[in-house]
Amino acid sequence: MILSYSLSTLESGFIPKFITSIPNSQNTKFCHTQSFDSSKTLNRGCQKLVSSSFGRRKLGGFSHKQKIPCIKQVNAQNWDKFSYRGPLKSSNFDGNEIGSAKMRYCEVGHRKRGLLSRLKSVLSVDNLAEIEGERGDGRKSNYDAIVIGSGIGGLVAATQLAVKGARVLVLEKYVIPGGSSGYYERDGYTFDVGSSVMFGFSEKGNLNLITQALAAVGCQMEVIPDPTTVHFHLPNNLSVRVHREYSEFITELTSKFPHEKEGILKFYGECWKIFNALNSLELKSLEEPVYLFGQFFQKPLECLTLAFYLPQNAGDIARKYIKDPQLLSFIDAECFIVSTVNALQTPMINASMVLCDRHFGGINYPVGGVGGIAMSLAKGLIDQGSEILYKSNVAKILLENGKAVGVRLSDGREFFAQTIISNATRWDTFGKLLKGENLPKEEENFQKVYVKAPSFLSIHMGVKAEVLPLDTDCHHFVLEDDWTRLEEPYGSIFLSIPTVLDSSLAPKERHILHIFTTSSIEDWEGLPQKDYEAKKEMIADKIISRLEKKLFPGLKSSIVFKEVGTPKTHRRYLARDKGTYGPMPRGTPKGLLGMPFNTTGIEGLYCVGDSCFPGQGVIAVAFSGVMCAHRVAADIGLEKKSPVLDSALLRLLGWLRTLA
Ligand SMILES: NC(=O)c1ccc[n+]([C@@H]2O[C@H](COP(=O)([O-])OP(=O)(O)OC[C@H]3O[C@@H](n4cnc5c(N)ncnc54)[C@H](O)[C@@H]3O)[C@@H](O)[C@H]2O)c1
Ligand SMILES: CC(C)=CCC/C(C)=C/C=C/C(C)=C/C=C/C(C)=C/C=C/C=C(C)/C=C/C=C(C)/C=C/C=C(\C)CCC=C(C)C
Repeated sequence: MILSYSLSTLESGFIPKFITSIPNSQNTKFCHTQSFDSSKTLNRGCQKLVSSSFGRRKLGGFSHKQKIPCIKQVNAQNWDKFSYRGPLKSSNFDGNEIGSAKMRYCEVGHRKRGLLSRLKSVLSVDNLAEIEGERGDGRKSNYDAIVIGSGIGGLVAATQLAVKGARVLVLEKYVIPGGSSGYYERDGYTFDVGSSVMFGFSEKGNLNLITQALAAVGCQMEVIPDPTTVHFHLPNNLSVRVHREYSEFITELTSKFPHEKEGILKFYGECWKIFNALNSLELKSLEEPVYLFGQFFQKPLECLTLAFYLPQNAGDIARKYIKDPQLLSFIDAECFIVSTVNALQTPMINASMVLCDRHFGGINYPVGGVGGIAMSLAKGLIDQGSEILYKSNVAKILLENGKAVGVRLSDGREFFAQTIISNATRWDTFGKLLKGENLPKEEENFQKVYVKAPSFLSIHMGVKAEVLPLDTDCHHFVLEDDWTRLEEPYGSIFLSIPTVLDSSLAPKERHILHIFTTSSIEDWEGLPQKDYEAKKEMIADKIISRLEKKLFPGLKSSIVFKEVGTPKTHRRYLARDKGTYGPMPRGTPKGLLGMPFNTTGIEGLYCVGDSCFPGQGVIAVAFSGVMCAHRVAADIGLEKKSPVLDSALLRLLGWLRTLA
């Protein structure tokens, strides 16, 4: 700690005064093996300097009253090297106290508040654990960031921050990480809680955010390429396979709609234009002006392309080129899968991202199941010296003078940090965790533009393998007779059979069928337990009968395991208000314009996950995590920041959102 003050001081030109004020040996500035008491002379020297150079501002989240950690073997020689303005290397320090893997983020630069974090990242894990600060009021404030929830959004934000040198605490209500990308095991089956369709999980380009998030913490997962993203079974017996190869998909679609070949090529071609622009950028926080203007400078055409499409929706663009109502309905179904709304309400940037990534990097399934992604990220987080606590239900975000400073759990424990990041939905964050506080204007606007999408009824089944034809695809979307039922509850059926790709997920000669369909919580509330159970059985039976009729004759008699979840189950296990799948536009949105980023109307509080830009989807929340970590890192001094440009950009973005 003292070291971090000293570093800041060194950079501020206070070196001689500070060094002489330290009652220590000439050669070794700090060689304490005991914690220092804040009342000691040494600390008073620090206080003086801190006050004189930065007023009473806290540095790195610690006030001047904190305990001094023991930092061994930082001697005069390597101490001097701290003032060296260049990358810190382990060779700048004496051997055994120094971590090595995190070096690349350790730049001694002009930012003062991040020095502690950068320093921590070059110290050994033991030392890191010893760095224990106290806030001015005596409460512990150990962390640079607390993340509420370990969905993919929260985990990506946490791990990205950790590798930048921040000390992060993730608090998860459930017993394992992942949220809707978690898993559970029953009777020898490993079930994905939610979707098994993984975008952004390839080796190619800049948009493989899942691969990149894992790699950042030294993890890599073996994946199995999925040859077909989805097999559509639609009204009028329209059957379309979305092949991994773009040309095969286009050949198949144009064979069904030969008169619309030109329109098809133009619509999907426009998607590629956007995808290529996205794929050319380095993806970081669009709320951070130094980065944003830098990207505009480096890739003006691509950024202008994205700015042009930002307020547009896929349905409008499809209608420019396509007239056939059935083909337009097909595009609706393509969009519905990823946004739970039709194409006219789906932002063009989001549509382009998924309609192209499936062919560019392809859909890849992680060996062992989707749950492995979150487990790996959680492990990576701990490897970086940060922490995750399970069974830790955050009941309240604590504010002090309007700033978020900590959280209180339902069991009464309290934790404090410089910044709080909520991976709960915005409805839960502002409606529950900040209950009683005035809803910030920004959130009011968000709730005007977006409503909670319905939840899901999900059926996890184990079936005898022989019921599936040998060439069965992994993912199916079924809407048999009537296009108008696309968005209705229980209208469309999603079906994933991950064992087609990874047979290790089920016992021998068994397959997993994960079936889900939209359903609202209102349908399930207020029922006596017996009626609730009976209703689950009845609705599940109808859905399974439809699949039996359309896809797999004999399905019912092949079932060996079945578990049905309702929106209440989603609410309970994922802590999502009404079990919602995520936000969806109340009316016709202006593309992505109205979607808030990560900062909130409350200082020190950030949101991450699907109620942030760019919305629902694992890859989307991963991007939101990357953006959030960048913005938070800038605010705590781990990344470049320009306060003047910051406030101008944040005001501009706030104003743009009011136009949505
Ligand atoms: N249903 C599906 O089919 C499915 C499947 C996989 C992924 N997804 C996608 O994942 C997205 C959501 O990802 P995400 O990262 O935004 O969130 P998430 O809902 O997946 O995870 C949020 C996590 O926060 C935890 N949490 C919430 N409130 C908490 C509290 N007060 N205290 C402690 N922990 C708390 C939850 O337990 C959960 O683990 C969805 O938009 C969806 O697109 C959906
Ligand atoms: C700021 C301003 C104003 C301006 C500027 C301009 C610019 C530069 C811009 C930029 C932008 C950007 C970068 C953007 C980005 C974006 C992104 C990345 C996006 C993404 C998205 C994604 C998505 C949406 C996804 C989704 C997905 C999903 C949801 C999925 C799902 C799935 C499922 C459900 C499954 C199905 C199944 C079956 C079929 C079975």
